[in-house]
Amino acid sequence: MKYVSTRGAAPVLTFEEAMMTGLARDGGLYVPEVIPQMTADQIAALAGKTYEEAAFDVMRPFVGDTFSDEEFRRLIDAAYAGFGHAARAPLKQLAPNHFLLELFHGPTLAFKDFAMQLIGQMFQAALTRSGKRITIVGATSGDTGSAAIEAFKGLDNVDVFILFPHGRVSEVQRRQMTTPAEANVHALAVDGDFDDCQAALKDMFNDFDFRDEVGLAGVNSINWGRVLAQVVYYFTSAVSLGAPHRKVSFTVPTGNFGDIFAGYIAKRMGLPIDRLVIATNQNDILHRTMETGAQIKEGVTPSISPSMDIQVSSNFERALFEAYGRDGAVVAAQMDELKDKGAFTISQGAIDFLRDQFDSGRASEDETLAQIKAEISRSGELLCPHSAVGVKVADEHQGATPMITLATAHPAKFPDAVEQASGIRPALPDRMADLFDRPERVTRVANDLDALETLIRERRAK
Ligand SMILES: Cc1ncc(COP(=O)(O)O)c(C=O)c1O
Ligand SMILES: N[C@@H](CCOP(=O)(O)O)C(=O)O
Repeated sequence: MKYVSTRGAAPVLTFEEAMMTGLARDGGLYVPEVIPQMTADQIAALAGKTYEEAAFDVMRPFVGDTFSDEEFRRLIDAAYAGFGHAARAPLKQLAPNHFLLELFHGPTLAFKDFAMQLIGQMFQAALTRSGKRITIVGATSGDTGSAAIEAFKGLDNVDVFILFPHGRVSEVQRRQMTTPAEANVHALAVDGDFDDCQAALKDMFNDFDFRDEVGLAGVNSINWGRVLAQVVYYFTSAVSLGAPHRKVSFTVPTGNFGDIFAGYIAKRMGLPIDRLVIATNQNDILHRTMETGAQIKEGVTPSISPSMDIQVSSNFERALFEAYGRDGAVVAAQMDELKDKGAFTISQGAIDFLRDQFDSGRASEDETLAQIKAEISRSGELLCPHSAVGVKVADEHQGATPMITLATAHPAKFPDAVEQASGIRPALPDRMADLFDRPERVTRVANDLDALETLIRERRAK
């Protein structure tokens, strides 16, 4: 299995190389050269398997010879052993034909744990073999950061630097990132928004001297391994509702487009998905793009679903690559336009392709609050604001096909918004009960590439 860049001008890599490389050297994102297929019989055979067994079957064709079957099974088992639910990703029913896929039973209470726990295992295996030391830099709007810290804290061949937008994550999210005591964890509060953090990260990857000097590695969804691990729960949830004999649809609260792109991959692999619905909050650039065919960047407005406060949606590039028939030069030109002018127009053929694959909708702040409240009466479920955005948009797209909405975070990560909406203040699990008593360790930094690179050079262990 080989991986190619969405901008068409970087070396073709193996799974292990793509995973350890992060951003391609031409600025693009790695994708599989060929998307493996699963037959209807192979999909049907997932029924009754554990999450771990299904994960092995779905992901195995993507990893090539990076891991033996035995090693890959062991890494998957270790990744999900710490989850707080036997099913890992349980389904609940909200309404007769509408289901909620709970993705928040991992150690940091958000869907990021599904991929990050596995990446942590895969990185450790690869680093043990190579004897290398790396510097992971991650950009977060709140959830990727704590998931990465949880997966890599305390490892002696890794430093983890997390850039988060100062004052724009929930207090629980911030404390999850600033309270770990391990010396290899560095939380950096950047004076800017998430887009600034992600742009700085990509600039670091494009600064080859810095990249090579510190052994830069990425665990954002820039990394193909992140997207791959998220493909699995589309299969397990669809099969539990009758796939491949019955089609299902998914609605996905979306920001950086990684999670819904995983759904697109599942569909391309052969899973009978009817509709994939993009759900955005008031930072609705993706919904506007789907409606108008032009992607026009505006400022980010802070919302009660802060993890989706994103305007430059990294993985949309992977979707564009598909929409343009895998023409890397066209994708590179459009991404340059976005960077230089803050906007680009998608060709008619490409937007037709995207509209064929994806529907979209948005939820305002008031609609999100109202959905949290209404859901308690309808099904008794307490939703986090991101999941509420998803459920609201899903209800608007409900057809005859069963709809699965991804519940991407635990409500206790956003207690203020949930309490404002419902009057209920969700409690953190017991193992995190002292989160507000733990001392914080964080460095405030300017949104300045030189300053960030200098700090990382100085702080990382040599
Ligand atoms: C809770 C939550 N929901 C939804 C999203 C959006 O996911 P994606 O960026 O993969 O579109 C994020 C951030 O990624 C998140 O943390
Ligand atoms: N919402 C994310 C933003 C980063 O997304 P990623 O999937 O590319 O890591 C977050 O919570 O940090």
